[in-house]
Amino acid sequence: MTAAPPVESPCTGPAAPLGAGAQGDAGRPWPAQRALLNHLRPQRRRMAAGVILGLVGSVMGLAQPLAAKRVVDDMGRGAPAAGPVVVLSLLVVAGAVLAGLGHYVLQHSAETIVCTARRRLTDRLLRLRVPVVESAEPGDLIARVTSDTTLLRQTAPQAVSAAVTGTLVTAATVVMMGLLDAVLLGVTLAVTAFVGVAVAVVAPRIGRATRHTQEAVGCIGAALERVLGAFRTVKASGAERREAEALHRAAERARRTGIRAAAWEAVSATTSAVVVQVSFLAVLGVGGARVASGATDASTLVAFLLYLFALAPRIGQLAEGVGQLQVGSAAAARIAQVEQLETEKEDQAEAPGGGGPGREESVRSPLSVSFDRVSFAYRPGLPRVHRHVSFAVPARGLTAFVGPSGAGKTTVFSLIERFYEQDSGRVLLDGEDIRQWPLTRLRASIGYVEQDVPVLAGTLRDNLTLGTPDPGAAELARVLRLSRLDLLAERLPEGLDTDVGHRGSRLSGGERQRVAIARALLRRPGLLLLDEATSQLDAANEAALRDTITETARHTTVLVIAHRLSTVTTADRIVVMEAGRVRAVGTHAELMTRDALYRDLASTQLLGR
Ligand SMILES: Nc1ncnc2c1ncn2[C@@H]1O[C@H](COP(=O)(O)OP(=O)(O)OP(=O)(O)O)[C@@H](O)[C@H]1O
Repeated sequence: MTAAPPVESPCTGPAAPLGAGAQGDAGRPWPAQRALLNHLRPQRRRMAAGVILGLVGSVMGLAQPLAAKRVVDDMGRGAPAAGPVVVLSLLVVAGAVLAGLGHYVLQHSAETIVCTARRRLTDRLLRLRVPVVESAEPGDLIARVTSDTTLLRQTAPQAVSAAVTGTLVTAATVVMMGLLDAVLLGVTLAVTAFVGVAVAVVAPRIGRATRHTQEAVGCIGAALERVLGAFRTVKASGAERREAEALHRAAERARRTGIRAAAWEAVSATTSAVVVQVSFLAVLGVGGARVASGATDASTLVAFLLYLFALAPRIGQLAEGVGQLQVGSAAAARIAQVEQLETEKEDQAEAPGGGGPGREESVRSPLSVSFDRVSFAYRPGLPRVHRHVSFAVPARGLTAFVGPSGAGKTTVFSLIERFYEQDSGRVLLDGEDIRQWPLTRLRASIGYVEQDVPVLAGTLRDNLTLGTPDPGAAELARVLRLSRLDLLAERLPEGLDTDVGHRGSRLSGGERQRVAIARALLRRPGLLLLDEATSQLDAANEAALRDTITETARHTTVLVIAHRLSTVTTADRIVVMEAGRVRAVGTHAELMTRDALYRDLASTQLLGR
């Protein structure tokens, strides 16, 4: 087992492993910025088109002061100014249209970048290893897919455009100003150098503050998921206020770090505004003196001042663009952390000789199962949950696992499903090590009803056909009958298309269990795993389902975990587990004579047989 070491979670202390895997880039400089570039690269052509359109619009803006100078000169000479006025008007309109078009093209690429990032992230999330997801905060993962990707849209293409356009236009403006009056340019540059210093100091701080804000947003998601995932329990425990306080704390942290980022952005904006004002006054003073002394003429000063006016927003835009790139980089770094979490490796399962025909094709014929000296701990450093567990179950028949709580029964199923990898020993399915089975084929061949019987939001039909998208009406009707859901389906207002609510909250516990059993039966699996699958059923339904399971066991292999021995006394074999070991295997009658723990379990459950 290769578990990621836990890393200090910003929400709950040492829990979430996010960031643990994000070491891939650690040795190389600017990892966050490179993560951002990875998102932008596929859209580089469209972004370049947007930037060029914006640039052409800006160049037209650049030509406007010259056209204005010409208008002033012509009017001063008493010459007709109609031509220059028309040119000036055209420049104004065309410049605005091209700038608008450039903005649209950039937004288009921004939406594509965000959509691609979201699709990649969701694909990645669904392929994560079970232990990775179980040790992460779901709310934080959701925040990374939703809020961090949104930040990419808000910042990336606009910021790149602002930085590129700002740099080029600033450079061109500076050249034009130099051509008009080198002395005045010297004055301007001396003052505006302060903006560069301010940006260098402020930009990394904006990035840091943004990362902390996004972490806090992730914590809000985690806290919300915790409350909404157990809403009734929170209410029944009267814990609303306590939980609200946790949410408020996370919100407050997001507010504080957001304000810190805003403060640094304000420092940057104020510096550039003050610098622009000061440079304007300095140019006005020095320029006025130069006009008075005849070193330059009034129209040159007017044109220079117009360039300075044009330069002012560019300087601000440049500073803002650099700040926004920091924001985008912080978001990209958080997204990259998810992309570096460990996923299930399908290729591992395709080792030579593995799995027989068809990677995804399920096996419907009954499968034998055996454990051969399996040892396992959930994480390095934790006590072992299985210690040399061995048993063999032939194809077909009903096998029950019993034993005290925590004995390791559910872990048997988790290892068969390869949610976890054993540390040593072998798990064999149909005589073959399950590591040789393609993962999709392995899971497609197994029907698994979990202890917590998860029912997903959506309709009853969605839930039933989750693993069998198109079962056919007759098969669906058969399984509904077998799982005693046919009457429920008739009773519901929209039949199978009735919405069952978040986590099946509109169904009873017993109905949820029957949905989970029906879902597993529909797959016609070669191996059926039922973990406490009938614990919430009433006596009539339980007896009926027990008959169904016994009948199913005639043509497939069925393993059940049962707390109530009364439900499994007729099983073909019973495996007794205790503290991670197999104590005994036999029929009910054999175990009653042979195994003291089994006898104890039987007597406490008043079987007395
Ligand atoms: N995801 C996990 N991470 C760490 N420890 C776990 C995890 N799941 C189970 N354990 C621990 O492993 C041990 C065996 O758990 P398992 O669920 O297999 O027991 P069980 O026999 O099925 O118990 P029960 O009858 O109560 O369901 C328990 O001590 C449990 O606390």
